[in-house]
Order: sequence, then C-alpha cells, then structure tokens
Amino acid sequence: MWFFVLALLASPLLVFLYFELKTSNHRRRLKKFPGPTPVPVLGNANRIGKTPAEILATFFNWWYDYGKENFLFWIGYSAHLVVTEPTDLEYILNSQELIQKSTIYNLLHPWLGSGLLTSYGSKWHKHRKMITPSFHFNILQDFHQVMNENSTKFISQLKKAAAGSSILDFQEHANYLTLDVICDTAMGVPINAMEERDSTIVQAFRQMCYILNMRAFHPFKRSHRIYSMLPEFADFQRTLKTLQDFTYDIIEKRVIALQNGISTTEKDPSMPKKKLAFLDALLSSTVDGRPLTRKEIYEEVSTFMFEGHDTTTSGVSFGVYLLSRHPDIQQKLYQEQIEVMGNDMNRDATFQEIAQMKHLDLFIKEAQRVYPSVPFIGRYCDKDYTINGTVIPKGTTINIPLALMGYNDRVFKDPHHFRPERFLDEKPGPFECVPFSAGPRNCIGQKFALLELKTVISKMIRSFEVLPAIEGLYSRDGRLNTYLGLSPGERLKREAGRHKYDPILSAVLTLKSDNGLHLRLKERVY
Ligand code: HEM
Repeated sequence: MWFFVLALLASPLLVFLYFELKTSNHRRRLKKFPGPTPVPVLGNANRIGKTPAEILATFFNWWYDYGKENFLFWIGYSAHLVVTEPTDLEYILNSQELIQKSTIYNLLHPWLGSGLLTSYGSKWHKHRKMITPSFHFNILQDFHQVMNENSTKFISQLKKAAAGSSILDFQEHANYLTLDVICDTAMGVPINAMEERDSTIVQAFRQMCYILNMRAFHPFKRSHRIYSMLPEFADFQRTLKTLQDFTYDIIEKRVIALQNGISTTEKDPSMPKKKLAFLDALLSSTVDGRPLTRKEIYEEVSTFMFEGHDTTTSGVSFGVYLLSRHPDIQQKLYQEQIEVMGNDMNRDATFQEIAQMKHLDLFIKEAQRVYPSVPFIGRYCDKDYTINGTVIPKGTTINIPLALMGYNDRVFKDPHHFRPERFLDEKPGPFECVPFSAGPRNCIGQKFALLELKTVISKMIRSFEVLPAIEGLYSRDGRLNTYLGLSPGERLKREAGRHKYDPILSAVLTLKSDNGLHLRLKERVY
C-alpha cells in the first residue's frame, strides 16, 4: 500500500527529472546562443506574452537585448533558435535537406493536409516540380485579367463605402477582394465574396483563417488534443466540412466535365472556366507516372486558397495604409501612373505596363520590409545539422523572424524610415530581407502575389487620394509609427503618443493589425 502511495507521489517528480535529464544535453549543445534563462517545466513560455501582439513585441525585445544576433528560447522542453544572421539563413534556406516545417504548421493539416506548404521529403520534391509550371508567365497573364476585373469591382465598392469622407477599416475590405481573386484563379469559380459577404462559403474561408491565426500562439488551443475538447471545436469542424465539401465538389464537377470532353463554361456558368490553370494543371498532371489522387488535388488547391488569400490581404492592406501615412511617396507613385498610363487613368493596366511601374515595385519591396505579410517561418531539425561550424541538434526548432529582419540597422540604415529608394542605394543581400523566403522552399506564388499587389495598388492610386483616418496623422518625418525594434526607452516614449488609429501589429501566421487599418479615400476626378 505504502509503496503505491509513494510511487504516486513520486511520479510527477520522476517525469520532471526525466525531462530535465533529457533536455540537459540539448541545452549544453546550444549553450553558445544567448537568450532568456528558462525556468523548469515552462522554459520561457511564462515570459513570451499572451496575445499575438505581445508575442511579437517580446521577439523584438529579446532580439534587441541579444545584440540583434541569433538567440535561443525554450517553450517547455522544446528549444527554439531564432536565426537572423544572413550567412546562417543562406545555409538554412538553401538546404535541400532541412526542409521539414516546424510544428506550428501542424495546425494547417486538418484543412490543407500535406500540400506544398506543409509537406516535406520526396512528396514535397515531386509536387514542387509538378506545380512550378502552373506559375508560368503565360498563365500569369491570364490571371491578370481576373485581378483586373476584381480590382475594378473593388474600386466601385470602395467609392460607395468611402463617400462623405468616411473612415474605413481597409484591412476588412481587402479580405473579400483577395478571396475573390484566389477562388477564381485556383478553382475557376467566382464566389463573389465582395458582393455576398455573408454567404456560407465566404464566411467559412474567413472563419478558418481566423481560427488558424488565433490558435497559432495560443498556449492551449494549439494542441489538437486540448482544442478538440473545447466547445468551439464543433464550430471548427463545421467550418472545415463546409470548405472540404465545397472544394471536393468543384474538383468532382471538373473531373466529370473533362471526362465528357465538354467545354464547361458555356454549359454551366458555375463551372470552372477555360482559363483556369491551377486546378486544370493539377488534373492533367502526373506524379511517378500516375495521375494525382482526389485527396492530393484537394490538398494543393486548398493550399493555394490559404496561402494565396491571407497573405495578399495583408500585403494589399498594409501597402494602402502606408500610402495614407506617406503623402509624398503617394504623389511620386501617382506621377508614375500618369507617365505609364497616359491620358486614360481609368482603364486596366496591361501586364507590360505593370512591369514598367518601377517606383511601385520599390514601394512594395519597402512595404514588405516593414510589414512582411508572413512574419515568421520555421523549420524543424529532423537530425543534427552543422550550420557554419555550429551543430544544431536534432529536435531544435528554427524560427526565421521575417518581421524582425527588416529592422536590422546593420543592413538597413535608419530602418524606421519608410524609404522605397533604399532598395536602389542600399542593395540588401539575397538573405538579408526575404519576405517571400528564399531557396528551394521559397514562395512559389511570388510572381502571382506581386502582380496582384501591383494591379490593386496601381488602381487604388489612380482612383483615390488615400488619406489618413484623420488629418494630423501624416508621417511628418517619413518615419513609421511602428515602434517595435527601437531601444526600450525610445519605444516607451513614442508609444506614449500612440494614436488609436496607429496599427497594433499582431504576428500570427500572417501579419495583421489588431485594431484594423483605418484610412479615408478621396475620389480622383478626371
Ligand atoms: C504577399 C503575398 C505573399 C507572401 C509575402 C508570401 C510569402 C511566402 C513565404 C515567406 C513562404 C515560405 C513559407 C515557409 O517556408 O514556411 C511562402 C510559401 C508558399 N507560398 Fe507564398 N506568399 C505570398 C503569396 C502567395 C500566393 C498568392 C500563393 C499562391 C497563389 C502562394 C503560395 C505559396 C505556396 C504554395 C508556398 C509553399 C511553397 C513550398 O513550400 O514549396 N503564396 N510564401
């Protein structure tokens, strides 16, 4: 009897000792990296912050405290190495082996399965090779038409919403536009998100992205086991089923249409159109000499739906928000629009004209430097890796904080100054600023994304003068009202003067502003 009581009392201690011993070797091997001191059981989880905004601020503070070098922190007994050193990033991002994503990506599995973003090993290699031609120049030109059509619809909606100098939360509006673009290009089915905001499928896409982002840094909800016991899990499952049914249904209809050899668009307008490429390309592709299974097709289409929607919402929203705070830069971009577009400022820009907009290109680079749409990416060390002479042991998670890298003053002079021309004179190296990542696992949709951002922002500049939410909020010295990355004293000083319309950056799977991105639009009259 006493033996059992003692065993029961001792078991937590034994578990604790087991983990401490198991981790001590790992700690010893990583001891060269600075970082906050971990406490037993929690590691540094007690100090990282509770909300996504607090967590991002903590990352910036730690990075500052450790001399803007790589640093290490612990969540429980799992080691997280934060890498910002360009030569180390070159090794990591160029590696053909270190391609397994970190555990945070597991959150995406119920919806995306193991599509291109989440898979690794030979499946990823084969699918990447198969999908790459889908982003060919000629296909992008077809997609440009979809982007133009949807941007035109977007502008006319905004004209109504902005009437009477109303203050808009632009982040909210952009979300429906990008959803329409990606649905039409990935599946060939317009879901009219801009017009039917409350429809079940539109809400399901929005809800799923919200849930994923919300769970990403939640201490308990991140665990599937715990999340599946919470009352909100039922809602998640309903949303998931709506998305799965919708996507499988489109795939099925397209397969039948192809089998019947019918050109579908004329017969049924709800069917994929001829220009559709992602789904079409997947249906006619083979891997290891066999066609893709329905599940594989579902995974890749859903991956595009996620990656191609939440990221571009962030990119368009922060881009237009920056126009509102930096009128001189907006004026320069407007001037470029006049030069490229000539007399008719209301027409669609062609693919070639978009390519001529050099200032717009620099502006988007600079916007992605300060507000990268994907704030963090992560890798998991499935074995020991020797990175520039240092062994990173198996089991370590490598975090690459794209959100911090743009604020490295060893690379970017006065990083809080918003200055698109810096990309001409400072010329950052290939691993110093990587909003689309780099190397073999870089963003396969980069050209698509840039085309979409340029198409929408070019039309916005020609249609409206973008103004801050209230008159006094212009940046007078060209500097950002983002205080992360400043010295603690400077940050506190500047934050004391924060306006309610200054964004509160919140880094989850994509970068958002917790309090929206507010601005006004004044229609341009020609
Ligand atoms: C502003 C817009 C975008 C940004 C900043 C962005 C950024 C990124 C980044 C940083 C990664 C690397 C992720 C990682 O290593 O975990 C990535 C991967 C990926 N992106 Fe994008 N992305 C954007 C838009 C798009 C679009 C529009 C699509 C599709 C149409 C897309 C499809 C993908 C896919 C499929 C991957 C996984 C690639 C692989 O692992 O082989 N992205 N993106």
